[in-house]
Amino acid sequence: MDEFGSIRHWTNGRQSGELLHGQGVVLGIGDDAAVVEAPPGISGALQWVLAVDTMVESVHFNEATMAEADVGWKALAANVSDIAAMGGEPRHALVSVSAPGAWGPARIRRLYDGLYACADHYGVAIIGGDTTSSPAQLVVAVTVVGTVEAGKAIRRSGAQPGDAVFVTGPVGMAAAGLHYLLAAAALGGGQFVPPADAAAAGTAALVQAHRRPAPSVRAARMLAARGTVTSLNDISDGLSSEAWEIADASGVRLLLRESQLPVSGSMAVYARSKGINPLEWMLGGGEDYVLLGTMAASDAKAAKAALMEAGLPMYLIGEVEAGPAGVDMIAEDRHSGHRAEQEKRIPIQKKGYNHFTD
Ligand SMILES: Nc1ncnc2c1ncn2[C@@H]1O[C@H](COP(=O)(O)OP(=O)(O)O)[C@@H](O)[C@H]1O
Ligand SMILES: Cc1ncc(C[n+]2csc(CCOP(=O)(O)OP(=O)(O)O)c2C)c(N)n1
Ligand SMILES: [Mg+2]
Ligand SMILES: [Mg+2]
Ligand SMILES: [Mg+2]
Repeated sequence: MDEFGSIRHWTNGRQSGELLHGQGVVLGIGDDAAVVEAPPGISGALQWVLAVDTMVESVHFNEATMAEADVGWKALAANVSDIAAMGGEPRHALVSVSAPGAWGPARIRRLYDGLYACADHYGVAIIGGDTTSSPAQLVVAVTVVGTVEAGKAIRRSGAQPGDAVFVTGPVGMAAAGLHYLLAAAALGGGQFVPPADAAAAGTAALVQAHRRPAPSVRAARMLAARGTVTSLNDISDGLSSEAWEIADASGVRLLLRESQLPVSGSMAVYARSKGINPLEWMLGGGEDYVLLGTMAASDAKAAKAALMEAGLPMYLIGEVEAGPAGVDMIAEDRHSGHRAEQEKRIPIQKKGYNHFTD
């Protein structure tokens, strides 16, 4: 059973709707974050948005790929990204750390340097957590608490035929950064040894994308306020996997245009230098922590202009069509330089990071 099948197997339909309703649950398991009614004393105009994400040494990072502070930054950023993916505002965080002997106080303190840097950047208050020992590897789990205007959380399930498909940043850079860091570590016998050649120049941005993702909170808040966004998902497992999640949840087909996908020049140059098709990382690499969404086509250009005005990127990358649920891509016509007379439509598999494989 794969990761998503396992979650369904453990949880599907195991609590009564009555209990969930009684506890104010608006949206439970199955989206980027849960949504819960705020007690009337807090503010009837808001709902809580709650999510947890975990980072495990050797699975999400190792000594060669991330410094301690990077682990702290990314552990919180991954959570902040899930709140953004609901259109919410991140506010509080609880941090659970399970540390083996190799992670002494000085290293954990540096992890917290990164956590606090990310927390300060996004205006999140770290309000508690938990600490245990661990037999071998570091585990850090962050729970984030945010808010959203009542009834306005943006789910994965609202995409409508005719909507425009967008992303809020380039994809594939984090995967390229990971490839570069692992390759450099292989050269250095486990330690990161920066190659001294010219090709290394363009890789700084890739390494930064892998180590210090910058979730699209401002973009999400601006987009959510327009009231025209119909679905939203953050890209942790890969563009194709997240597009499938929207397609499945909404019962629609997402049509992506290869020529419109935001390619980072340094990512494409690095990929080709390794004989890898950049599209592989763009569709299946993951850890981009930008947003993929759909919105009313009539507002898409104005939304893009408004974000651009605020210095925030937004790329219109395709359209939503009526089902059956799935994802297609119109392949770029590299030879003629302009649109081929017969567009080449390729079905895109749900290929991304999966913690358990079948
Ligand atoms: N062990 C678990 N128990 C209960 N719910 C879970 C568990 N693992 C994941 N979920 C829920 O399943 C959904 C999908 O999780 P995940 O794929 O990790 O989301 P994301 O990629 O947005 O972080 C989310 O709603 C999450 O809260
Ligand atoms: C050492 C190392 N190997 C592999 C990866 C790649 N990787 C690990 S987890 C992951 C996907 C994102 O993490 P996940 O726990 O699935 O986050 P979520 O979907 O819950 O937000 C990827 C691409 C990595 N970051 N570091
Ligand atoms: Mg998510
Ligand atoms: Mg998760
Ligand atoms: Mg995942």
